[in-house]
Amino acid sequence: MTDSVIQEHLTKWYSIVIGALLVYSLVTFARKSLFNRRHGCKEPPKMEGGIGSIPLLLSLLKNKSEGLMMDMNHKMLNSAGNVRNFYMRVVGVRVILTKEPENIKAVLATQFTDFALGTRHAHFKPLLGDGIFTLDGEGWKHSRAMLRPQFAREQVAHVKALEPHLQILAKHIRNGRGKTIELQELFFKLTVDTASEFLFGQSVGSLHDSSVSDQAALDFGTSSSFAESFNVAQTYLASRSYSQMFYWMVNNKEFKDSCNNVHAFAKYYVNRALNFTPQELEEKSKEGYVFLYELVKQTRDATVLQDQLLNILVAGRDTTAGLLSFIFYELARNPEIFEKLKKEVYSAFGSGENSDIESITFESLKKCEYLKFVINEALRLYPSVPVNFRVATKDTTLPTGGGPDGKSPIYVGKGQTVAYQVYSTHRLEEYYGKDSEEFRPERWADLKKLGWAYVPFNGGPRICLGQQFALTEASYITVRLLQMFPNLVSKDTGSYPPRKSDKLQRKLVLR
Ligand code: HEM
Repeated sequence: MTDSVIQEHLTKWYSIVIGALLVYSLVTFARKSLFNRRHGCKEPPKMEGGIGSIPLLLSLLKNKSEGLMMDMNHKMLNSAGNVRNFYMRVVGVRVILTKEPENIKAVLATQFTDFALGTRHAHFKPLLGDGIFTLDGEGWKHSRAMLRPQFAREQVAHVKALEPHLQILAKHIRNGRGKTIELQELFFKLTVDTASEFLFGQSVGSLHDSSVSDQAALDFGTSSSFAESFNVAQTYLASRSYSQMFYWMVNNKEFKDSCNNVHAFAKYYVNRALNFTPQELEEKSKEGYVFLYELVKQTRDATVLQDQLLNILVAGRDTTAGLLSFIFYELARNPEIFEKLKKEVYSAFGSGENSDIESITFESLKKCEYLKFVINEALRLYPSVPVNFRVATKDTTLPTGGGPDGKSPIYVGKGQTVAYQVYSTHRLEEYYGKDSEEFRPERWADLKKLGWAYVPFNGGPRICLGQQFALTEASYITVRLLQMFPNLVSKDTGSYPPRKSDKLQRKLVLR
């Protein structure tokens, strides 16, 4: 080739693009090598997923649709003996998968500012706007400072508000006497009813239907239209999340209509609260704690109020319903655990006609040790958020898991994802013993110093704000159901461990 021909090719667009890519790759490689040397980083084992990891992704999706995804992920993380960290390349992008408590601690706490939520805001924005669950940085800090005081103990301690909802739930169960009852469905209705009342001051009353002949008296629209739209919108959010960078393609009319319905409901109650006089607000507050009424004392911005309330509804609803479902699933499979729990509940609060409902309080529930063990165990084996993600905001490291001995730090490049799988962390034999896959609440009597090996509510600055609210609700509902219904038989015909589905992004529920 003559000089002039070479020169002609060098000035063509494709040569410039190839040259730029080459320079970019070399600079990235050099930067990474330098960083690795400085921090002593070594690679963890690579998880082979076929070309671009596409075969692996396809099999994950298949398993997801069959409710087996978490168990398959868990098997993958267990396949190499003691290895607790892997990396894989998904369409060229490096993703690190970990179940190592030290690495989870780094991502969530000690290196908190090195990581962010990534694309969650874009995925969830059409329904949730800008709120605590979707924002990073200053926006999140501001949201957290504004909302945290509302979750103080006194606010979440009001178990009395749960009783009317429990009574309607009990009616459904009594109506189904002699038949098989799908408890999970009822728990989902219960938690949207209790959460909407706590947040907006009015329950959406989705448990009320003609079968219990107790129609909800809603100011706004019908109960079913809100609950249904909320469910539909959440399903779309999950699909947007799984579609990652192609999330914008999941944006059809049904999704938009559902978001509009949910927003119309929220707007109605937000505007109503904004129109109350200070005296009216004071009067209303005396009737019982309502999140919205307290929040309007801090901000008069209708959009902020709407977005934050919907963020909390999404964070708290499926998670608590999932927990209740797994508690009763395991109680039904384990009659001896059910009997032992009943004994504790009956001796503390009575049973049947002799139930002492007044004595069931935030404080007295905390004293029921075996109940606490049962709930801890359900959240251990079935954490409501079984796998979660963070994206690096700069070149950084995970403290351990690299190299042949798994002890060196791991490099995490800016923009790379760390997926932490609490589902597997909660089954580590080192912490939970050889029977870590079994549902055995008694283990909690002996477990010590779990640290970051037990994180159902996350940890660090973004730790769940609703933890006490959720534990109180799950405890109260469990106690009351045991008092009212002393018999529980599993009619589940599926295999064990149960199949699970991710309803919203990462929320685990029985399938
Ligand atoms: C069993 C029930 C629950 C579990 C297991 C649970 C678990 C979690 C987890 C793991 C996170 C962290 C998510 C992340 O950072 O990516 C979280 C965040 C959050 N949860 Fe919960 N949650 C439960 C119930 C609730 C309830 C009932 C509420 C409110 C009424 C609530 C409010 C929140 C809020 C506001 C956040 C965001 C905190 C922040 O980013 O600063 N959660 N929850």
